[in-house]
This record gives sequence, C-alpha cells and structure tokens, in this order.
Amino acid sequence: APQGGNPSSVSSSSSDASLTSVPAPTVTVSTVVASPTVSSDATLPSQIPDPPAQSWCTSQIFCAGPTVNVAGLYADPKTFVDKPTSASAQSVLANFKNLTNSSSSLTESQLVNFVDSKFGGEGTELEGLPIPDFNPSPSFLQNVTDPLVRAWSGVVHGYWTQLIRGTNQSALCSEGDAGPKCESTLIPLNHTFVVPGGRFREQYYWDSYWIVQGLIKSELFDLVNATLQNFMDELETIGFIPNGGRIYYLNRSQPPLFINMLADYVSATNDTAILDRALPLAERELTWWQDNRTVNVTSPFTNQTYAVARYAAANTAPRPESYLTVCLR
Ligand SMILES: OC[C@H]1O[C@H](O[C@H]2O[C@H](CO)[C@@H](O)[C@H](O)[C@H]2O)[C@H](O)[C@@H](O)[C@@H]1O
Repeated sequence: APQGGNPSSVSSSSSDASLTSVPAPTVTVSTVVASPTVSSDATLPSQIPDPPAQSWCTSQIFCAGPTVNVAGLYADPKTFVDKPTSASAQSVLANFKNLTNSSSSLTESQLVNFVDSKFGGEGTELEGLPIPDFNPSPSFLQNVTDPLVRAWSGVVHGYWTQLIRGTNQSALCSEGDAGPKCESTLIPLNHTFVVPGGRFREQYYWDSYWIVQGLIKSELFDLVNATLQNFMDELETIGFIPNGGRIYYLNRSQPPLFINMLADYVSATNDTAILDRALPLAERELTWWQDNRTVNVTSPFTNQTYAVARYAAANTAPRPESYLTVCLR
C-alpha cells in the first residue's frame, strides 16, 4: 500500500488467457516519494556518528557509513534501504562525500535531490508475475456452506494474484563487464515467490509458513515448490534462511519452519522427489541452529542441563530498515 506522499507506480499486469475468468492483476511495485516532516531548507543534524560497521552487512550505503536515513525523508525508513542505486556504489558514495564537503550544513532538499538522482524506486528489482492456470474456484471453496463466507473466501483467494513476485533480472544490480552498475539490498531469488505485501516487498521466512498453508488450500502447488526451492538455495548459499530477502536481514532468522513447510507440501502433493535435495538441507539448517543459536541452560531446580534454541542477532548498530525508529527511542 502507498505509504505517504504521491504514489509513483511501476505497474505490471497480465493478459494470460487462463486468467480470463478473474481480473488481470495490476501490481504496484514502487510507491513512495519523499515526505520529510521538516521544511526543505532545514539543515540536517551534524555530528551524528556513523553506525558501526557490521561484518554481516558491509554495504556502506545501506548498512554502515553515513546514512541518508538520519534525515527522515520517508515516513518509513525501510523505503530508503529498499531503493537500488542508479549508479555504482563507488560513484554514489563519492557524490555523497562531495555534497557533504561542499556544504557545512546539508539541507533536506539537497538530500531529496541527491536521493532522487542517485537511487531508483524501492522494490524495482522485483516484478509482479501472473499465476499460470489460476483456478478461481478451488475445491475448498465448494465446502464453505455459508454463502457470505464463501464469497469472502473467494475474494481472499483472489489476493494471491497481487502477491506473486520474481526477481527482475533486467533491473538487478550485478557486476557486468563494465563493473558494478548499481547496488541494492535485495537478495535475488531464482524462483517465483509470494510476498506479505505493502512495505514487505520480499520473501519472508515464517510468513511463508502461513502462506504455504493457504497456497495448498488454493491448490497452487507450483508456488509452494518454488518457495521451497528458494529456501533450499539460501540454505546452500547462505547456510541458513534469513529473516527476509534483504541483506540487512542477514543476521536475523525467524522460526525455522522449513521442515514443516516441506512436510505439508509432500503430504499434499506426494512429490517425494523433492526430498533428495531437501532432507540434507533440512539437516544443514538444524546444524546451523545448533551451532549458532543454541545455548545450554541448567535448571536451578533439577540441576538438569538442556540445549535451548533461541533468537539472537550479533549486532551493535540500529536495524537499517528501522533506523530512525530505533534512534529516536
Ligand atoms: O510480515 C513480515 C514480518 O514483519 C514484521 O517484522 C519485520 O519488520 C520488523 C521491523 O522492520 C523487523 O524488525 C523484522 O526483522 C521484520 O521481519 C513482523 O514482526 C514479522 O513477524 C513478520 O514476519
């Protein structure tokens, strides 16, 4: 949903013939324009120390280094960190340095101009995708007896068409022959995925567990498979499944529900072939939790020692996507 300011949209819609019985989806990917709460000639607070560098996110634009987010340009600090640069990181950083060197007191409007000229729309590395063979009337709907609830369930079922994303390969920041073209916080995924929506533009770990429950009811099994393939890719390349599909989530996890999603998918489809790849990776995830998130706790009452898994993050800086929210507390 738009989050303040006049929405500027990048839309994609489907004309897939199999969707003729439901309205073709129009997916708004990019939404927000700057809406600072102070006047445009207000100067930025000086002497704000840079967030300390974090080994799990070395981006000097989005995680460490001087941050644009001190200016509060957007109602939601996640907006800025979801904007890919439109030039190489090196040139964006040099430009920012010039700007701060040339003026002892940078103003809000100078910063708005800088961001508008050096960054693209948030989420533009993603694209809305149609659902091939979307069935507007899956069998679970026939079992809903109350006509009002059935109609409402049909509307909710239709929301899937708004939430399907892929990595927009043509907008992806990657190092080509001529060097890096841009920098982005997106963790690119090879397969289609389902997003929670609104400011949550990427795949999330435990949201996907609930999403999978719904996709199975909606008979969208290929999307469940794609969700699992993305998580398996992450287990292979990252070693665990991060909180969400952005680099600023790389030190956080969510409840490890991959194995539950896998079990639900296999029960619903009998696609046991997936297990060849999935089971060793499920083991790898368990080992990661044992090695990285498990502590021994001894009961003062029984003197028994238990291995307890818990959430933890090695972090000494504000969360990039919640920068001012944390700093103003
Ligand atoms: O629906 C996605 C997730 O939304 C919330 O958490 C996310 O936003 C928080 C603030 O930016 C951030 O700290 C957290 O790491 C993100 O996952 C919600 O709390 C989650 O339960 C949910 O998965």
